[in-house]
Amino acid sequence: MIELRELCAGYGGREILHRISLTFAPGQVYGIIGPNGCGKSTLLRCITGLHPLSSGTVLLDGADLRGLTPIQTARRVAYLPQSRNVPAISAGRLALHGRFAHLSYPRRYRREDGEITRRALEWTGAADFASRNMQELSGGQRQRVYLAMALAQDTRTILMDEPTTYLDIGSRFEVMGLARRLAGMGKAVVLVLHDLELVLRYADRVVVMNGGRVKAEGPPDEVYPCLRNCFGVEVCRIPSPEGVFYSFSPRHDG
Ligand SMILES: Nc1ncnc2c1ncn2[C@@H]1O[C@H](COP(=O)(O)OP(=O)(O)OP(=O)(O)O)[C@@H](O)[C@H]1O
Repeated sequence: MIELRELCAGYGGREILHRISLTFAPGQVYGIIGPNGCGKSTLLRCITGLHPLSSGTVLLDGADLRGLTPIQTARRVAYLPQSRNVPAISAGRLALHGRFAHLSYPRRYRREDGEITRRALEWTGAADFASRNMQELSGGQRQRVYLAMALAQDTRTILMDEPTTYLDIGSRFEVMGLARRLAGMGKAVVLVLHDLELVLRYADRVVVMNGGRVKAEGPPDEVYPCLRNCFGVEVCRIPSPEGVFYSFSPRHDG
């Protein structure tokens, strides 16, 4: 569970995030959307303690982020950043790194860390290529390994910054399906995404940001009207027997 209260942050004295108050509750998938540069990645970095707040509060499972060490933070929240260097190690070894926050001195991996990681790799469908080098894997395969690493970290909240970028449509659906299953396990899953159709289809709740502020927060059905102004596009809601779909087109008055 994550609670943000009046969070403000910026760069070099320029405020980028303005009084953000949000809750990310267990068992839910949250999609954070908003135009380029509106502050989505900065927000995730603030939540994980990688970027300082200028004011406000972040509570991770009830504990104030300011009083937590990086290891204590990593036991509460897993974070998959937007750009990742692909290390020249095996997929299994990378996923094992998710256990790092749970090691006590002298920080050697124990049998149970291997076991937890193995289960995480199986769960994300990455076990078959666990022995292969990360640099040899496709984007979709790598994403499964990163998800396994996040799962092995065994946190109540998982934050992912654009996890579907560069993935083909089938792999996108698979990653979103995995996010839904993580929520089904009782985790809070927070995704920053540019693919609005995917967000509206898979997220339980959508956070719409613009200019460093939260413009709307709620179920897709409630927030979709505000996307017109936020992104300058027409939004069409299409009910069907398979569920509700949304399609986007250029503004009629544009
Ligand atoms: N290291 C930095 N130093 C100064 N300004 C920065 C830095 N990183 C980001 N910014 C600025 O902060 C604002 C928010 O950036 P951020 O990356 O959080 O936005 P975003 O919504 O994630 O964007 P995108 O959708 O393009 O990934 C932008 O104006 C950006 O130029």
